Amino acid sequence: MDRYQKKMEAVAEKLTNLILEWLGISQEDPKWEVGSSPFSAALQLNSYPPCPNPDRAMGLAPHTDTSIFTILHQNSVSGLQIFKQGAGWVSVLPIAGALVVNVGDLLHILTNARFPSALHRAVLNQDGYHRLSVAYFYGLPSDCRVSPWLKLLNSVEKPRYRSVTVKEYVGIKSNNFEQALWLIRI
Ligand SMILES: O=C(O)CCC(=O)C(=O)O
Ligand SMILES: [Fe+2]
Repeated sequence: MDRYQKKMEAVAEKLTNLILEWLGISQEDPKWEVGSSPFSAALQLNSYPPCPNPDRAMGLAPHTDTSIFTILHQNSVSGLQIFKQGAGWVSVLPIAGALVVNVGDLLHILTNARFPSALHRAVLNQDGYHRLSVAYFYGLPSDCRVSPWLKLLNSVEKPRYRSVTVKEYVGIKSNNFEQALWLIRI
């Protein structure tokens, strides 16, 4: 597991650098908070056995992750769906050797909603296949404070979210599940 975690850590760092580059934020920038504070990561194994009545049960209810982003490794059984405006629930079919990256709420806040967090869920299947997924949540420690990156803001683009600690945000989300981002809007 340690080796797996180390590998995922390297992928997450690379991905973070690509996102920062794309946004025009240099890693040397002193306001670059994700890189300067130690990240915090967690692994979760999800197991969805075949279900006799998949229409009457849900594998994982719709949610967004409270991470910067989540790297998901799924076996060959489908079940993950993301909500796409205008299209509804869309299946993310497994591709051998490919990882899925879901943007989480922290990246949503840090990028002032340029990277909106992905609403997703896992549905069950009746085909007798067992679905497994491993989620690597790349996040920040609970005492870390997040707010939209200053580099992205200017006289036109104002911060959409107030500054919160991860702990505070988790608290808001646990009481107001779907509206946490809306509740910290400025
Ligand atoms: O099993 C999946 O595909 C989704 C897992 C997930 O969304 C999660 O662990 O947060
Ligand atoms: Fe998730």
